[in-house]
Amino acid sequence: MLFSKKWDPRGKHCFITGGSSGTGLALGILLAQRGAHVSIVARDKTKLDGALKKLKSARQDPTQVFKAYSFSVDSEVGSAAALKAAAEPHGGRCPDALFLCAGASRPGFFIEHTEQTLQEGMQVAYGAQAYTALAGTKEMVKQGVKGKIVFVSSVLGFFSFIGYSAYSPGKFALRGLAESLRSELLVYGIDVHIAFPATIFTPGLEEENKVKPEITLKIEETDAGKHPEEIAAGILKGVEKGTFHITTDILGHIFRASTAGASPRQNFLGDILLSLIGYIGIPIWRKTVDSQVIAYRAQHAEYLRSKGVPENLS
Ligand SMILES: NC(=O)C1=CN([C@@H]2O[C@H](COP(=O)(O)OP(=O)(O)OC[C@H]3O[C@@H](n4cnc5c(N)ncnc54)[C@H](OP(=O)(O)O)[C@@H]3O)[C@@H](O)[C@H]2O)C=CC1
Ligand SMILES: CCCCCCCCCCCCCCCC(=O)[C@@H](N)CO
Repeated sequence: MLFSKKWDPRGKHCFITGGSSGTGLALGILLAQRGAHVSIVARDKTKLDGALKKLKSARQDPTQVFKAYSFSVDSEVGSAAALKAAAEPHGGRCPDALFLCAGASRPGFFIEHTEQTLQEGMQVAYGAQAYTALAGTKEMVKQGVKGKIVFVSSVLGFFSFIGYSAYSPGKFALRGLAESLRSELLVYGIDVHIAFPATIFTPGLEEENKVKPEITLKIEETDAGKHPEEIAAGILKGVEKGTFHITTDILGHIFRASTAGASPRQNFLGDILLSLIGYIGIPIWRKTVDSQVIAYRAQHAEYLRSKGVPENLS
């Protein structure tokens, strides 16, 4: 490990779902600056066009290929079609690295969810990355490409709290998938990584904040947040070094070390220190949050009355 060579994106084909906005776009620009060929995938064509211009202005070398594709990746069929389209300008060869950034969060209270909105939450948090990993792995194995698969979970894939019942389960599920694949894809020499960022200032965050319960926003106040460029740099650094659980801020580092389970650790002594901080700090934090939630009961009762809930629950 000590002398192993770092992964270098130069000349590699990087395929980024959710590459038209936020973290995915920042990763695309960074990879373009690092000399990679970049294919971005998302649904909205206008946003894709704008993003493609940004990739092109980050060009380092005239041979770099930048492309944008409109597909929904929340099915295996959609993901396979996106991968096939992206492979075409590269002689049909599947991408070397899949950065799975597609995802979204619609926070809200559990009793206001329906079976359908819970399924949609799973689909966008888990399905939109799992099915691309599935289609991508099949293609890599078929073609004998020893590629990389990078999932983007969230610190909410390590822990959760009020408001995230439709989102956290999918982000936890990604952790389970990544852990299973890290082991299984060793058979093919395919590397698996998963990132757990905390708050990122992106268009997606602005959207979710429009429907985020006040109490959820209040609990999140302790997290200062980061810009997508910083998160993208953290993710790429982790991928270059071969890190499995990539965390990009102190909150992530603490929860990573505290919940490592069977996943590979990074820095033996550093992780012991981080676990110790978590062992003491996390229960204190949780008690504070529990008190906040209990203190919020009266306001919540008022909120429910104003909405005609629980009488009018669908
Ligand atoms: N922002 C935050 O605070 C945090 C975000 N995350 C995670 O990071 C990832 C990126 O989020 P963020 O940086 O905020 O980016 P944005 O929310 O700004 O962008 C999301 C991107 O995903 C695309 N996308 C969503 N659904 C699909 C789909 N079904 N098929 C194809 N593309 C899709 C969107 O394009 P379009 O809608 O046009 O398809 C867009 O390009 C997400 O997985 C998110 O859950 C994790 C922690 C914190
Ligand atoms: C010693 C232990 C201290 C613990 C402090 C905990 C602070 C809580 C901050 C909550 C951050 C939530 C980020 C959500 C990111 C996300 O995924 C959403 N934006 C959805 O996209």
